[in-house]
Amino acid sequence: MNPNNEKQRAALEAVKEIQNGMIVGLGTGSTAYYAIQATGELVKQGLQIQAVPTSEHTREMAASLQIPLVDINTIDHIDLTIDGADEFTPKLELIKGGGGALLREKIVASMTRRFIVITDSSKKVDKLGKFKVPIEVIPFSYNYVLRKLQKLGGQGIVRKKEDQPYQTDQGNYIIDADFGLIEDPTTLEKQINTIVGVVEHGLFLNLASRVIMAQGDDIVVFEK
Ligand SMILES: O=C[C@H](O)[C@H](O)[C@H](O)COP(=O)(O)O
Repeated sequence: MNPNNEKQRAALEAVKEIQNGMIVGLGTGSTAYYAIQATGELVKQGLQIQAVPTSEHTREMAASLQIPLVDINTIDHIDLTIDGADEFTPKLELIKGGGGALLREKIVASMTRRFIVITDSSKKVDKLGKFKVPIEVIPFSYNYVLRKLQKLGGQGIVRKKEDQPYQTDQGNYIIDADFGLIEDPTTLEKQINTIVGVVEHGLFLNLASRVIMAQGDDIVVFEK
């Protein structure tokens, strides 16, 4: 099956969990796109929610669909978030940030009671690491971070867009770091967190409540 069909099927399954009155986190990327679209349809049909976007791109899409938005600084939790991932394991470990939205995504996921990840079947792995770990860094000192990552065994490169460093919604850079297959994501996460100049990274551990993966005509659910 076409991966886009799988993305849409996973998204349609996930939006069934949205209920009236919820504060809903809206993810970013080509899979989250289908969930935002379906949420917009539900709102059109009368569903009452408030939404928190995880990127400027998602904010624009949600606004164009008349999904009511709420300022994240005026709420103390998010009921449900639906977002994609670049990789996931059956233990619900994720790599995110391929689209550069990892910082706001991780903040939203951290405030969320039920974080649902939606994917096509190409995203499932036994161990994380085939997809390079996106790391958001302060532009001032990216070379220092690159050297520190190298000491941890990670070969990093600054992500580029049209020959210039790609800039996140916060104006930061992204380093895509290749650690090979990651045997111990928890230790790696701690090590990356100690590097000064790292704002956030795309290892999402202990955040997802459920992964909904579409595989052909089937829906496969992974839960803790
Ligand atoms: O920064 C982007 C996000 O983490 C996306 O959720 C992730 O990259 C997956 O994107 P897609 O659904 O387009 O594969």
